[in-house]
Amino acid sequence: MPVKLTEHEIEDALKKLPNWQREGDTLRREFQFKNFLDAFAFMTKVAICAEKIDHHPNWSNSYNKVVISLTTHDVGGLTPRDLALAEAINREAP
Ligand SMILES: C[C@H](O)[C@H](O)[C@H]1CNC2=NC(N)=NC(=O)C2=N1
Repeated sequence: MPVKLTEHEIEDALKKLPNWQREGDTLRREFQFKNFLDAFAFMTKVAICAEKIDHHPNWSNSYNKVVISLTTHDVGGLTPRDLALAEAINREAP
């Protein structure tokens, strides 16, 4: 079971994830694409990453927009797994 990050660890990690915003026990980032197909292609890549690291996003999609929220359900807070997924998502981002 992953261990929750401390406040200090979260603040430190966010310095390396400037596109992500802290919202309580979540990290949030919005993405905008040219059209729905590009948005969905990105979601497919993120889904494959999520399966590989066995950590999954909460997300919504509306046409060309994708909003991703990360948290660790098993412990009710942010853990290193959320940071790993945020980094993996950034690598897939346009
Ligand atoms: C059994 C399985 O590994 C766990 O339930 C994983 C799967 N993916 C997960 N994803 C997220 N975001 N939080 C979790 O706690 C979580 N748990």
